[in-house]
Amino acid sequence: MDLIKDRFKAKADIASAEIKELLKEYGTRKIGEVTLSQVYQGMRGITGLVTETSLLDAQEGIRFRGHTIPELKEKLPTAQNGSEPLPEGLFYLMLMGELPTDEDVAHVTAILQRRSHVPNHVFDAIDALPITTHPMTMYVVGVMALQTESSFTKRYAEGMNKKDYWDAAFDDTLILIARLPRIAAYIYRRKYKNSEHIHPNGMLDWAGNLAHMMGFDDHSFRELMRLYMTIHADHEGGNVSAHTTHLVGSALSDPYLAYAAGMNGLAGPLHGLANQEVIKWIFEMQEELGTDDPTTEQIAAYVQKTLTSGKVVPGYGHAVLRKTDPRFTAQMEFGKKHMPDDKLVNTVWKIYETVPPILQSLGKIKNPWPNVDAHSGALLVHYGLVEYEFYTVLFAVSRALGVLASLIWDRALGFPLERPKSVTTDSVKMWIAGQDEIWEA
Ligand SMILES: CC(=O)SCCNC(=O)CCNC(=O)[C@H](O)C(C)(C)COP(=O)(O)OP(=O)(O)OC[C@H]1O[C@@H](n2cnc3c(N)ncnc32)[C@H](O)[C@@H]1OP(=O)(O)O
Ligand SMILES: O=C([O-])CC(=O)C(=O)O
Repeated sequence: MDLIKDRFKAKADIASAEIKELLKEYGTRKIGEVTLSQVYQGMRGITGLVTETSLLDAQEGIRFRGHTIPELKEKLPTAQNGSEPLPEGLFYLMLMGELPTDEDVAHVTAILQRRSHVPNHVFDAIDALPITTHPMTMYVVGVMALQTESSFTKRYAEGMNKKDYWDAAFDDTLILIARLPRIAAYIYRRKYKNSEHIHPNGMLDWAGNLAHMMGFDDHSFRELMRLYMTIHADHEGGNVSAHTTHLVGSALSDPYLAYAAGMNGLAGPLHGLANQEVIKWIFEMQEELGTDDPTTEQIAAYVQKTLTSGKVVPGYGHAVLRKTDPRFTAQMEFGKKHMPDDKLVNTVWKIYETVPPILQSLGKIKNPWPNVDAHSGALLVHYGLVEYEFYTVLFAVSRALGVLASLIWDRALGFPLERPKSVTTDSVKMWIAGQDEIWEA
């Protein structure tokens, strides 16, 4: 671990000095204007955060340290007999800013293996919840129970120097990421498999082990988990889960507290929970139509019905993206390779043909194209993972890689408490009337 930590520290020192210079020279340069509408409409289009791990292009989709998803599929190391990228490699890339070698990835896998033991009180906390509890609630409770292990919190209480915040955040992050697959798999087996738990396999990679502990030892399911954990990991800094983790971390809440907060945001249906909503919506459509192979005409009618009842079409639209999500495309490619004749997967593709023109015709939706959540559930169902309430937990395990790599950078770069200004509508009225001093307070 010291090897990767030392390398990180050297990079962070350089980045820190660069930012200081940058701000000295250009700190007063304006980067945009904010309209009143933006303030009322979820701050869309306002640049207000620095997140080093990835950057979203509205047309091209996500780039992790400059690399697109198709590039990652070519450049990141894979498992020995596999072809999908290993998420440990993406974590290394996001953290260090450079592509890992096979050796670097093996090193990260070994670090995570060594730290993967979950203390019993975490399982006890999960077991104390009724079995009907949503898996995301169980997951966040598990993460919160694990917070007892935070070295950031312990060291802060002992008077840790500011200069060491990054070091404690680094230690917490590696332990947390190492243990999340076990917590997720425990929840899955508790809720859906009669608490028949499966021990980790010390020979497997991080995502392969998650698949194994959940009870899926099929080679191509492990490959799916590697791809899934890679593509869901990060989506720059403004999305609800990343922003929340960053915000809560800015109060020097430790990585456990900050990540748990972020995952409560991921559990919302307009964000990560959309993956469960998509498959639920398709199952309900199949039931109503009495077929598991609906025509595009039948799908179009069902979409209209969804819109007429004042609901969103889950898996479609995006706050920033304006084209088909490359994470959707990566999953479509996986489907074409591994299950081209699967009826549900084919239905997802038919929905892709049908929905965008309908949403476009409404005239108000800025992006009629599918996002990542439109596809993921159908691939999981193919392998027998039909319990869709669990899907967002998988998303959460993956998202830890991005939001926690970012949190280490936040502490290494000494980012301050986040605290934007808010206003009341009365104060807006006063500002319109020309009495705007109140905003300069
Ligand atoms: C991992 C992720 O988080 S990806 C996103 C996952 N979420 C979903 O798939 C849920 C469905 N999609 C949506 O609700 C939205 O597209 C969001 C939340 C993702 C983005 O929201 P916004 O940035 O506000 O989108 P946009 O500016 O295009 O919205 C304009 C209008 O179109 C509506 N709209 C947007 N997407 C959809 C949709 N899929 N179905 C129906 N209506 C939609 C909005 O609700 C809004 O309606 P309103 O003016 O009556 O309030
Ligand atoms: O970027 C967003 O707002 C939502 C999203 O797709 C993600 O977080 O993966």
